[in-house]
Amino acid sequence: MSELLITHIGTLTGLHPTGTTVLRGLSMASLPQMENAWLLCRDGVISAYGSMEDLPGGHAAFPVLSAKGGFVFPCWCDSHTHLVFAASREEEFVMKIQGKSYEDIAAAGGGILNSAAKLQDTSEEALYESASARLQDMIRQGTGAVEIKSGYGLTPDSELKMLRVIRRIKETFPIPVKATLLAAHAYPLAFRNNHEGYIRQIIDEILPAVAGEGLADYIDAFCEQGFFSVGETDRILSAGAKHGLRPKIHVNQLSISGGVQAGVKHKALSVDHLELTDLEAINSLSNSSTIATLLPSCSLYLDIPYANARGLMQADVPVAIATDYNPGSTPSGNMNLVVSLACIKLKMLPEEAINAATLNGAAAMGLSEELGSIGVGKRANLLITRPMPSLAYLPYSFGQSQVSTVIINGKVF
Ligand SMILES: N=CN[C@@H](CCC(=O)O)C(=O)O
Ligand SMILES: [Zn+2]
Repeated sequence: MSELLITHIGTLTGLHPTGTTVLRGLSMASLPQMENAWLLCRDGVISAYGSMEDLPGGHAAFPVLSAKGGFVFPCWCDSHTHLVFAASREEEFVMKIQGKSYEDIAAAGGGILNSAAKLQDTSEEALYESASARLQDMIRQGTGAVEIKSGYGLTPDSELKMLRVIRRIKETFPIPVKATLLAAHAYPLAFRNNHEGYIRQIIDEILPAVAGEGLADYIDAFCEQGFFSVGETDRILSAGAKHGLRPKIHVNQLSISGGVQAGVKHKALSVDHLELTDLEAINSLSNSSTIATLLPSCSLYLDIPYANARGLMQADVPVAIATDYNPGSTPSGNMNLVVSLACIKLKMLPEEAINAATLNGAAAMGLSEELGSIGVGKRANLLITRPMPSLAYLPYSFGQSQVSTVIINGKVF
């Protein structure tokens, strides 16, 4: 039996009532806390917690870690990343500084196709090594569950290669990992003038092979002008459903398309980006169980609009936030920065941003029964901060990490 008793917790945060698996709209402002607390981890889960004034007798028998007055949060749940990639793209960073837009760079053969060309020639081993290093960094920054997409393969072999790397990450890392098939990320050069051919390849070859090996949990498409139309996205999501894959899709990043409504029609677990948040999209989400996943560090890096988080929350939509870690639009996997940006740029309250990054992030990966809040029986993936004067200090101190210790499955990571 493995045990760890965390004592002297200044504030234990995220004590949502048992059975709370997602927070909608304005209820996201509620983040129940307990001052001056202890918490016991046993065999990887939270087995008890309480006030330091009532620390049970016999506690000296457990290995003890003092939180030294810091806050304890459930780990960040990062529900949207592309962290398997072959090479960085800082040359595009410089092009952006010189005035080129994301679309200009993509049209010039950069962007996703650039990453796909590099990934073709990179071995599974090398991809695993570089993605592992990124994920190690993310966990040290407080991330305790992650979703990872394919989408830099764009051929049957390379999409499968990426998903096998993600499977190996699932098998070797101690945190929950979800895999998403994003073959519909861009039209590969070979199909530049034959979109129908690539859609058929996704539906007839890639999807059955991926499903046959059980390599994906979800299906995604980049529903965007110049990428996949709403009609094409609709076909891909229908085909995914035949293989039991629920959608999590990229929509309304660069243009308004009606893709959110298509996602809702297909009962998407989440629709992600929404930098352009139109009223029709908000209305369709407010009557659905689909989560709106917002990616403010993508807006920061590309210098594009920020999603209308307040409008979504006022319409009772559940909002999650995630990094979108990828080499082109968001070369950062730091959820602490995302939480700060959610406050600074999405105008979310600290409580709303933290719920969006924990319980609702877990929900956007189908993991909120085991992660995203503090409760007996939940997985003991926790982060401990330095002593902070208040909860708001965490997002306020942007660009600096307050995370002092990360606990994964009840053990110090
Ligand atoms: N928008 C589409 N996909 C990624 C960017 C991919 C890339 O530029 O490599 C995103 O979520 O931002
Ligand atoms: Zn993305």
